[in-house]
Parts: sequence; structure tokens; C-alpha cells
Amino acid sequence: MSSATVTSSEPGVLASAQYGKDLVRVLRVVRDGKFHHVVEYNVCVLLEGDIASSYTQADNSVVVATDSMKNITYYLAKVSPHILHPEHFALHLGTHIVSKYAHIHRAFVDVEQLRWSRIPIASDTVEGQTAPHPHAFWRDGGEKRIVKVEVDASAGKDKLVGRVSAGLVDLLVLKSTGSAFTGFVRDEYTTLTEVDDRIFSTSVDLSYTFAPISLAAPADDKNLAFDVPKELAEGDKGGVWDADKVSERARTATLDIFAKDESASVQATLYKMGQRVIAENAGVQSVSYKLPNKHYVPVDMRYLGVDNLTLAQAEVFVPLTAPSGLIAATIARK
Ligand SMILES: O=c1[nH]c(=O)c2[nH]c(=O)[nH]c2[nH]1
Repeated sequence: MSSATVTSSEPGVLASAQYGKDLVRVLRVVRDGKFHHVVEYNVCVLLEGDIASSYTQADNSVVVATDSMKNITYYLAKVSPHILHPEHFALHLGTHIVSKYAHIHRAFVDVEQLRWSRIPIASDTVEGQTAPHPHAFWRDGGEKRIVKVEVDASAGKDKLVGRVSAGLVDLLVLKSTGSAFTGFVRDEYTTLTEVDDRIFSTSVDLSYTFAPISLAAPADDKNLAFDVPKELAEGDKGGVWDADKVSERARTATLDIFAKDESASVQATLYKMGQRVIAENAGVQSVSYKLPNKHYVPVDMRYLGVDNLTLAQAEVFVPLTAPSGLIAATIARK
């Protein structure tokens, strides 16, 4: 952003500015004969560049309307060969915008992907397996895949840098044993009892960051020449161009560790999850989790002469909506 003229009557200076369109909702159908693929995305596009005068001087000549950003998003949803891969689609969208507008130096594209899974048809089997329906889908949970991309043209339109992080949110999990919490600080504020066995439930917020990549500027006027560089595509195991597999592995690792770990605490389980994501994905530089500790409290039935508090007898629990613990950490590659 170029600096604005500050007159003496203005006590403040425009320190940063971004604008764009949020919640661009799009469903795309890709027809592969009778076999269809669908993706549903909520897209947010924000831009930075030489736009200060639109704030400081009411100069709209530098404004690409947010309405146009919505239209570009729908246009690329129609023509981009990358539409089924949210990381690649977001890179394409960001690259398109910074290449088209000379005064726009950075594009930030966030994609939230909603779940549409194939309906398994029990009466149709292929080699003994339930057949996934070719064009019927169901929302199998509120979990969302998340992609955040920055396309940075500040070093030049022919020196684009892509910064990508991805992950998931709202993956709700619960285990009814295999979790303890003991040995924590005990002082005058402590009311929590130590437990060798408890319910562990959380809503996983996972995000991992890839190493920055250089991007080829689109060659043609319609900016459709954005291609995954071949050498990168082939040698990119666990990196940005392997993003669908990374997403699957990170999700599986998270669920596996959650289920199998004899958890000493949310902190210790989180750390193991992060280590596994780093170990399994060579292109991932760091992994962050935010894990709320969603408490379930055994109901005290002693007034009825019923034991629902001792470990083996705790069977009826109340989910607490608030407060919850919140355990967060980032594990970075050494
Ligand atoms: O796994 C946990 N970590 C904590 O930091 C904590 N604090 C708390 O009250 N319960 C728990 N559980």
C-alpha cells in the first residue's frame, strides 16, 4: 500500500487496508460421464495494494468492486481446472487477481469446504463393498476443510509467491475412556479432583503450513494458464501440490491418535498429533491445533443413594456448554 498524504488536521494515518468479498457461496458440479463430483465452498477474497486513496481521498478509481471479486470467483469456479482441489483453486484465484490488476499486490483467498460425501447404497455392491452413489451426496457432519492462501506479487508480477496453510475445523470427537488428568498444580484455588479415567471430547481445529512456493504468472489474457509446475507436482509428496493427500493424512492422524492415545492430558495428546502430521508430510512446515476441552461432568446422585461418581459407576454425564478448557499449540519442523 502506498502511503497516504497526511494533513495536519488528521490525527491518524492509514496503517493497513484490505478489502474484498466474504461468504461467496458456490457449489460446483464436475461431470465425469455419469459419475459426478461436487464441491461446495464458502470463499473469502481480500486484496491489498495501492488502494490507500480510496480510504483517504474517496478515490474509487483504484477500487476493483467487491462485486467483481464475486464474479471472478464464480468465473474461475466455472473454468478453473483446479476447482476440485481447494488449495489449488485458491492459488489460481489469487494468481488471477494479482496478475490482472497492476495496482493489486497481494490477494488473500480463504476457502471453507463443506462436506458432501457419496451416499453408500447398501443394495449395490462392487466386489463385496457397498457402492458409493455416482451423483447422490449427503452432509456427513459439520466438519469443514479450511484453506488459506496468500498470493504475494509485491516482489514483481513475474515473481509471485504463494503462502498456503490448510486444515480443518469443527471435527467433533469423543472417547469414553483412555484419558486421565493427574499431577497438576494443587493450591488454594484447586477444586478439580485427579482422575485416572474420564471422558475426553473436543472439536478439532487443525491448521498446517506449507513452505512458500513460487508461482508462474498466467500467460494468457484470461489467466487460465495457471498450471501446477510438473517438476513440483511430481516431486511434491506431502507438499502443496499433494494437498488432498496431506489433508486426508492429517485428518486420519488426528483421529487415530485421538482414539488410541492413552491420554495424560489434552496437551500431551495434541503434541503427538502434531508430531505425526509433521512426520508424515514432508512439505508441512508447522502444525497448529486448537482443542477445546469439552467437559462432561458425572451427575451427583448421592442424594438418592445412587453412586454415579466413582470411576466404574460414572455413567450419566452432563455436557457443559461453558466454560471449556482451550488447549492450543504449534509444532514446527526442526
Ligand atoms: O487435559 C487437561 N489439561 C488441562 O490443562 C486441564 N485443566 C483442567 O481443569 N482440566 C484439564 N485437562
